[in-house]
Amino acid sequence: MIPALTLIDTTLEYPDGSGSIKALDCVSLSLRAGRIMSLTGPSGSGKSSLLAVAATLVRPTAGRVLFQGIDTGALPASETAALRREGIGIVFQQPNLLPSLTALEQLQLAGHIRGEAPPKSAARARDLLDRVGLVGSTGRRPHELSGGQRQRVNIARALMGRPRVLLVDEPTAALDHERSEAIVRLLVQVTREYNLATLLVTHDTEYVQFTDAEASMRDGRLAAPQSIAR
Ligand SMILES: Nc1ncnc2c1ncn2[C@@H]1O[C@H](COP(=O)(O)OP(=O)(O)OP(=O)(O)O)[C@@H](O)[C@H]1O
Repeated sequence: MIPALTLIDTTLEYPDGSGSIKALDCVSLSLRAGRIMSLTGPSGSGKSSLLAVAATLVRPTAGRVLFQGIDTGALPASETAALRREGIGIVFQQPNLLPSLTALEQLQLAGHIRGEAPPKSAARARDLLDRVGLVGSTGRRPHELSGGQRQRVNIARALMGRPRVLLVDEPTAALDHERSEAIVRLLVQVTREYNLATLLVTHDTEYVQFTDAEASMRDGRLAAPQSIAR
């Protein structure tokens, strides 16, 4: 089976004074459908850079990013953007929800942007909010939700576009232990349910045990991912 997302020898350099800094140094990685991989590493090790390259938001200086076997670097920017919109869901650390919209409307807006007809997107939005455990909170605005609930809306919104790949950046950074564990368990659940290929960047190494494999970064280099026996 072709991996949903593959990075092959990707290097990302940023200018740094008269020289350059390698945020990613020859990183290779495969994400498979139905599996969640955690990515840990100290601050500045390159985790966000890896997410940005995997999301096709940033083109690597060298190396390739394949989405379902398609070399995204060989596509025009407009096609890469379409592929990203349709195939890749991104959950940022800060939910960035619109303050005046209810949980349901946040998702409907995401559906609208993708050109989905309102009745269809409302039904899907309700279903997703149900799946992430927010069935009684669809009419609440962000300030009426807890931090954990806002993060659930954030995850459900990323699923509106039916992505194959889900990239998640530090979703538990602002949450207590109980809510953090619940969010990681939810990510495992949606990975299985929607057959997603999920990459979870986290500082919280204690939640790595819930994922299928663990990769770690240091100085832009990725140690070979290890499967987690459970
Ligand atoms: N836009 C940029 N311009 C220049 N250097 C950058 C840029 N973004 C990241 N870097 C550098 O690239 C390296 C990797 O940074 P990156 O943000 O990917 O690490 P990180 O592991 O995500 O860190 P954190 O956990 O603190 O978010 C660091 O040395 C950082 O200073």
